[in-house]
Amino acid sequence: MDALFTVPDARNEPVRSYAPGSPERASLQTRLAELAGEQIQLTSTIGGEQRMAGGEELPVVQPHKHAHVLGVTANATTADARAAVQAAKDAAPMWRALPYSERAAIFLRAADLLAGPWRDTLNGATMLGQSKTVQQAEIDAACELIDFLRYNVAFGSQLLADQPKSSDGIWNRFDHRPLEGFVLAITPFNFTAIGANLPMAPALMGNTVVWKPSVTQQFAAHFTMRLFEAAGLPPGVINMVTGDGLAVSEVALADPDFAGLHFTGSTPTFQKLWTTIGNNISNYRGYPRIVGETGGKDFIIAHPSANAAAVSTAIIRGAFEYQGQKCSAASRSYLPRSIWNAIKDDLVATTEGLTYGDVADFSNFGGAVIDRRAFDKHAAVFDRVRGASGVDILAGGTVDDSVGFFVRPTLIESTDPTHEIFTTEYFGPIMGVHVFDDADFEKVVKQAENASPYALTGSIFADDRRVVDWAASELRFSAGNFYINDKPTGAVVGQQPFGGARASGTNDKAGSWHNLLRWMSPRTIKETFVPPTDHRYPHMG
Ligand SMILES: NC(=O)c1ccc[n+]([C@@H]2O[C@H](COP(=O)([O-])OP(=O)(O)OC[C@H]3O[C@@H](n4cnc5c(N)ncnc54)[C@H](O)[C@@H]3O)[C@@H](O)[C@H]2O)c1
Ligand SMILES: N[C@@H](CCC=O)C(=O)O
Repeated sequence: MDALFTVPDARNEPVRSYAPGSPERASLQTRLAELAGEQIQLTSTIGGEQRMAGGEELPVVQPHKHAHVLGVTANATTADARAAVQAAKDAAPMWRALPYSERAAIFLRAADLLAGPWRDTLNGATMLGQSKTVQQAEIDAACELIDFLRYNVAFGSQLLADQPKSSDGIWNRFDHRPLEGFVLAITPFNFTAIGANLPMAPALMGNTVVWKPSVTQQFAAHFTMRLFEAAGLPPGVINMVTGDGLAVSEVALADPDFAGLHFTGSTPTFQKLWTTIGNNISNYRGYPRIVGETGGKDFIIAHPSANAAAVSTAIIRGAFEYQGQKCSAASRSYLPRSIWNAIKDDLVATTEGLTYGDVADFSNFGGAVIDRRAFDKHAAVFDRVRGASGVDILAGGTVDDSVGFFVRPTLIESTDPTHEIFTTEYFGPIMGVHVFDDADFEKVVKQAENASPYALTGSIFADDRRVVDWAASELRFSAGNFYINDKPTGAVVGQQPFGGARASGTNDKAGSWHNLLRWMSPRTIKETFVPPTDHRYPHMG
């Protein structure tokens, strides 16, 4: 076909309520029972072929019911990793030759399949495998992923339309090439949408990919791969390898054709991978693109002019939804004494009343933390801070792993704003609270500005407009996503492009054109219609 196609306008997928008696609730409950009722093999997919990786077998369990094994996966060996890299290289000429409109059609089709017949499967797998409530699964595995698919297609199309100027007698063009080589996508446990977006964004722009999901997200990742196949993704374009990733990074980052890393996860892992890439730099054909979105220590700061009830609700939702396991989750709050006096009793009581349990019971507010490692880390935090001077556990502070990896939503107050509860990312339902005299607002904002190494998300609550203006300016580099009178979580694709700087990442804004740009390597073409035939210039006489 020969035409300049326009792609459909992107729109955000409406969030379904799953209210009692709704048809979507009944349908999801049926699928949840089916998914929980079978144990499946969580294979790698290399060159379109599903096969168990050759390394150690790993059970994938329900975090809120850890005796329940959903499936078994395995660590990829170096042989598996080499096969995945080779499959990506083999598929590259076919994939990059396919017009953008054809590649886009596959991902638009995936969006519509997910909005329709695949919705229950991805939502259900995310609930069971990652311990998300129905609300948290719906905004992630259905809506955010559908939005990534549709908005990336629209943004990619805008980028391709960008062409240079041409003066008389010549025609200048951009050939928006993919990178020369393959992209390695390494994804975290906490968002099914991020798991899918990281391989999909480079693939849309014509790259082929090796994708290494997190073991604890492998259940939903397995179905994501099936969704891409159902939408018509050719074999070898995205090659999913399972397990801890050690062999994958060892092989892929040493390969001369390694062209880019698309990573989301913790800061230490990203820094380790970046160091390996640096050490290998002279072995590569080109300079690999490195995109990484990493940790956070996200803040809520209130001014005495703030609406106290709004601050309290933002703390509950921002810190305790999905058990605090969003990179954007609020984990430190700075509250003037006047606001604190107004909200303290209710905030503590509400926190104590939040129900964490089996996510298949739709009445629960939350589930469990992701695994034993996270559970032990949180238990150790409580052991460390309990009884420390100037530190008070106001709510929660307890754990229970008898059935699932449960950590109670916790409020910890400290008089010392340099205490580890204000600087360290725990990635769980723990909120540090620092209460200050109303008159010290500016001093506290200046301290909070760089109290932690991260700069991902943060909120200011104030009704005084001069304060909003001052704080937004003072905190300009403390958060890549900054909120005024709202919680710092829940960024929506196309509306609040997401990412942070400092130790929080390269700030390439997932789901926006900024990110897609990193997976392109434009070639400039100049064509002269009537080339000169005499080398002499007029000044030569
Ligand atoms: N900024 C963002 O947009 C964003 C979004 C989601 C999560 N996060 C961050 O992610 C972290 C939580 O996710 P996590 O616990 O899955 O992170 P993690 O760093 O433990 O793991 C991330 C991925 O890296 C893999 N990995 C680890 N070491 C590896 C190695 N040597 N070689 C290859 N792969 C390796 C893991 O298996 C996993 O797939 C938090 O720090 C959170 O803030 C950030
Ligand atoms: N869209 C998400 C980003 C999550 C990162 O883990 C949010 O803003 O809550």
